[in-house]
Amino acid sequence: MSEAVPVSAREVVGGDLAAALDALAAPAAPGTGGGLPAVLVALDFDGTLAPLVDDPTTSAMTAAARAGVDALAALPDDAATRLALVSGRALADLAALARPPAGAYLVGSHGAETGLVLPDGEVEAVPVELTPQQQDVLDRLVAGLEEVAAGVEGAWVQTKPAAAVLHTRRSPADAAARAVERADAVVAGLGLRALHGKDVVEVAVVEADKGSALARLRDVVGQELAAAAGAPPATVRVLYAGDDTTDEHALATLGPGDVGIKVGDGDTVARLRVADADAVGAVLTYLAGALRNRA
Ligand SMILES: O=P(O)(O)OC[C@H]1O[C@H](O[C@H]2O[C@H](CO)[C@@H](O)[C@H](O)[C@H]2O)[C@H](O)[C@@H](O)[C@@H]1O
Repeated sequence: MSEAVPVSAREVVGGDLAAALDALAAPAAPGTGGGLPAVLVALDFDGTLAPLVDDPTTSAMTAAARAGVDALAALPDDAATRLALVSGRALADLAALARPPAGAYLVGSHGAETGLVLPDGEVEAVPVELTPQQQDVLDRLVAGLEEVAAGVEGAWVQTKPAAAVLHTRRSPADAAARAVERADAVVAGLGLRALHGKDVVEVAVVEADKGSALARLRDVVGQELAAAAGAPPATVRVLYAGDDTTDEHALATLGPGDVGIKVGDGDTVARLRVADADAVGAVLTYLAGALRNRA
């Protein structure tokens, strides 16, 4: 492995994980005719780069996660690597809290919003636009969830451009369970679909999930690098890391050349697992070292 990989990253990243990261960064196998495969590093934010906290307005990457993200962002162009943050957060919220590096793709609201961080740090965003009917459904959804939250200790409702979220992290367990049941009834009454995340019931009025978002992102990266190289679209290998049930949609799209990492406990389709945001940071730093040496 590269001399550029810091010792701490080597210590956290061992065995199967190191082998998977080395393979992700490796050139195409001899005789396959391909050039250097592109690598898309797509990362969830809350619970993956930023530890979960009671107040979502205070979320921040750990120092190790930030170092890993910055190491990837500093790779030279010929490392053919792109970084993306793929979050359930509203895009503006994600950009403000994650402070993503220039060149990063942003996916907000589980895919309903997309953006790109420009060299000056501004975000070029494709905002979500609701029809009058969708706005009406969203208004009724927010009202319904507010009514549920009003009767439950610690519960509150977060609104986003195309979704509303019932938060129960601060509620006693039995009250939270009743609130989730009542929220599900509100959602069913409106003909919508709930995503059940960590202490959240999240409901969008547009179709969006991280699996479809990641598939689109893979295509966009392939096209972008092909245009830059004046060559046919490159093969794009993906590393995806996430902690929540909503990340399983993205992990489920991965193929044999990709790397899926579950962060923390819980069922997953991912082959690999790390403990927390600091470990994710070590993975990213290790991977950046491997990618720096492929260019
Ligand atoms: O896709 P993500 O980046 O993981 O965003 C998913 C949701 O994250 C936020 O909620 C979660 O983090 C909060 C802060 O740590 C925590 O209080 C909450 O219990 C978690 O579910 C965010 O508030 C949601 O809007 C996102 O959809």
